[in-house]
Amino acid sequence: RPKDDLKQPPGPWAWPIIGNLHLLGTLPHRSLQSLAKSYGPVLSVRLGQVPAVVISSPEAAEPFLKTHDIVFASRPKTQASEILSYGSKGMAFSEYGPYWRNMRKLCTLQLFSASKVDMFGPLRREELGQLVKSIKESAAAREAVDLTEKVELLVEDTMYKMIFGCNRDSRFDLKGLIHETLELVGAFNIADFVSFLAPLDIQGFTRRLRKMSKELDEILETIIREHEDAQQGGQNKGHKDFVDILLSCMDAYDDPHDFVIDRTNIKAILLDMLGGSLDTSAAVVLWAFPELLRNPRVMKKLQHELENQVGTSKMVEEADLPRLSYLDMVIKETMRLYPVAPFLVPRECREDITINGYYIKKNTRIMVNAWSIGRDPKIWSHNVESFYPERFLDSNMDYRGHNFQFLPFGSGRRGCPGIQLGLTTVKLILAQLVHCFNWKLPEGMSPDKLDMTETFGLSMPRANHLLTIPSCRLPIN
Ligand code: HEM
Repeated sequence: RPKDDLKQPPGPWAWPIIGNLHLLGTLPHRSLQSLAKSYGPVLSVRLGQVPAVVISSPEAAEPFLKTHDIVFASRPKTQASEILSYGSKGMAFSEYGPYWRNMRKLCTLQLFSASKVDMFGPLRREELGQLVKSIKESAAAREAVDLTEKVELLVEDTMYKMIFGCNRDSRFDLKGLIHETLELVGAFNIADFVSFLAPLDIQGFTRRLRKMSKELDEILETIIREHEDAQQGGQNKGHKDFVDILLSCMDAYDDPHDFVIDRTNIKAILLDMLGGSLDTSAAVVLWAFPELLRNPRVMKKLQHELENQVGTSKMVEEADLPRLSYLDMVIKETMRLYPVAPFLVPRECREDITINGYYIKKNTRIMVNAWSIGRDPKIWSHNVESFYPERFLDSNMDYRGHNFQFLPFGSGRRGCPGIQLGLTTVKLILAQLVHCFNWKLPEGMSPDKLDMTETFGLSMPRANHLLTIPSCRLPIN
């Protein structure tokens, strides 16, 4: 049969140039959830000239993420990844092939191994200690804390030290730049979908991407140069940060017939690390927190677990985390309702394939609507909108995407390699804040009126800052 006669997944009628782009709105995960209700869990849409399939159920996701994972293990080339990642020279946005495989192997071994995550434990502890100290001062003064600001800065400081080996540099606003980067990488950029409109830069994205890329490149160049100077000067910092590790890989992987890593690769990988670690971990804590304020029962139960398992005479440590099973359920429930990446990171189909009777063309973009799967009453029962961590009690659902109803870190070959680092960071921060302090909302604000709106990008942070008043719980210094 000619390919055009083969059955495509159902979807709305598409306009000639824009296709269905106009249907996405400002919160595409919600718009595409509504469309999937009419057309089904394997939905065809046309984004300008680019065919896309949106997956909205666990049964529909399994063949894409497991059975045929290798066919969908590529990423689409986009203007953002080309401009920001020096022509897709990092890992997160590069196409599937030997280059990505080598890069992923290198990063998994050198940056994400359990021993590397453990190596930076004392650093996380120190940074969190500083935060607790500053919140204690606010508690003594009975003043409200901007928790969004505090948690974002804490994550930035910790990751900054781990990646660059030094204190956050007041010369640069890296957090602001990464925030904007994720917004643009996640945005639907007309230039990616209607190629002849690209030169017009209607949304102004190309201009913003070039400006950001230049600023980020200058920062990374400065930091790498400072590391090279320190190495040449024979300075010994005690332990290696990510830049040192990657610079040493430059010599180790210098085989022209095999896999070479150069300065541009290092910069692109560092950007992946910053993009992967800053907004993601902070967003989970900042979605969990207001849910705890809105659900005092859950807050109390979590504090109770911490009292029982950790006691009141010491702070929570990373070694305590495996025993904190209710904390684990609270984090899972947060990630179900507020997946950090509502569409994961987009995939691209590498060859023509037929799945469950539907023909999917090579280069089709695949978007898994993890947000919609997390809010489907058929999967999670009628109380799907309630924050109810106990739903994970006695379930075998893990974080690695083996169960396709819960995909916080994606799944398969392209699943998140930073999962252990991300989870340790998120659990430690939330546990510490809840263990050390009681929290209430400022005068006149009631928990059920808390603003829970989201913004859309590659990650999905809260739209507004969270202000809360702490009071000390523990009799420790
Ligand atoms: C709570 C924290 C985090 C969450 C929720 C998260 C979530 C995700 C998701 C959903 C994906 C896409 C997976 C897919 O396509 O199947 C991803 C990919 C990725 N993440 Fe994370 N992530 C987190 C933390 C981190 C950290 C700390 C790093 C690095 C320091 C990181 C680095 C990456 C990279 C490099 C990729 C791309 C992998 C590839 O394309 O091969 N992530 N992450």
